[in-house]
Amino acid sequence: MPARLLDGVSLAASTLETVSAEAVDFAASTGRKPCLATVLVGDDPSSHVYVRMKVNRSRKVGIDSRRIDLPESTTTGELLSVLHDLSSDPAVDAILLQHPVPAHIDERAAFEAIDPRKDVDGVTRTSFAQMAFGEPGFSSATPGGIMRLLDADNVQLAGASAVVIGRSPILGKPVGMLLLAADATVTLCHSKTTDLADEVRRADVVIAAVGRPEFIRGDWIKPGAVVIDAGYNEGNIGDVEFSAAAERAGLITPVPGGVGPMTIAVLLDQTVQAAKALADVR
Ligand SMILES: Nc1nc(=O)c2c([nH]1)NC[C@@H]1CN(c3ccc(C(=O)N[C@@H](CCC(=O)O)C(=O)O)cc3)C=[N+]21
Repeated sequence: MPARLLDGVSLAASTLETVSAEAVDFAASTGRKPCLATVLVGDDPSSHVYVRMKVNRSRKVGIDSRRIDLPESTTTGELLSVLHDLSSDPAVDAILLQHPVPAHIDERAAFEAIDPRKDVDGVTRTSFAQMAFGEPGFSSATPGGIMRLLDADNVQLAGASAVVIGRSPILGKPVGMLLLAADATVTLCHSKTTDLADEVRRADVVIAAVGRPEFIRGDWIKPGAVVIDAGYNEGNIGDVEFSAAAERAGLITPVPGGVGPMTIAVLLDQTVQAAKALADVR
């Protein structure tokens, strides 16, 4: 396997050490811990697993969580009301609405009900525009994690051809904006793309964000390319055909142990930053 591995576990661990120290400082100066509210609608088992991981990791680094689980039958209006209440609750610093919500709910309206100052998962229009314009603000968690992984290995993005496969509101679209802000030449591919293999063959940096196990074939990868697998599928299978891709890539993220741990690290880092900004603590 010629490719080197991009290790998300160790980068997440070092990120979380800093986050934990900052959470301790915050508690010392305010008398309370930063607080992340998680909102989950419906009973998708893997969504429950992800939320539990976020809550457990929060506790480990000294962040309180408030977990709100709502039934599948929740209406858009009811969800908006929960999110408005959390947005105005001074005891809550940060809000995560787990994606996807059931199809009958207007997810965009729900994301917009989050106060941008508490949008630590980077899902509001405000955060999206900040990512697009390269302004400071909260990144979407997985895209932010991907950018930190690339940065930690000094991957050159300026002028690189970056191909993103997938255009979801929490992953493909925002990571496209972050890559553009970093001066990559960005191609966003999706279900209507006519020749995906051909797009991927040109890519110096491949971001797989489809949600289909091993959808990206190893022999599409340009020799030496950087391959980021942001797929989370049943049984921890990535979106990339890993062993074949690793034969050709220069750098590749494993699944598990790549993007996933960094997603949570960014979420909790941004939670502490939100708490500090709201409390005006430096
Ligand atoms: N609003 C919103 N924001 C999200 O960030 C979000 C979401 N909705 N919906 C679902 C996806 C999924 N997601 C993961 C986070 C961590 C791992 C993770 O840490 N995975 C471990 C494996 C964990 C295991 O062992 O099962 C790894 O890749 O090493 C995976 C998936 C965040 N998501």
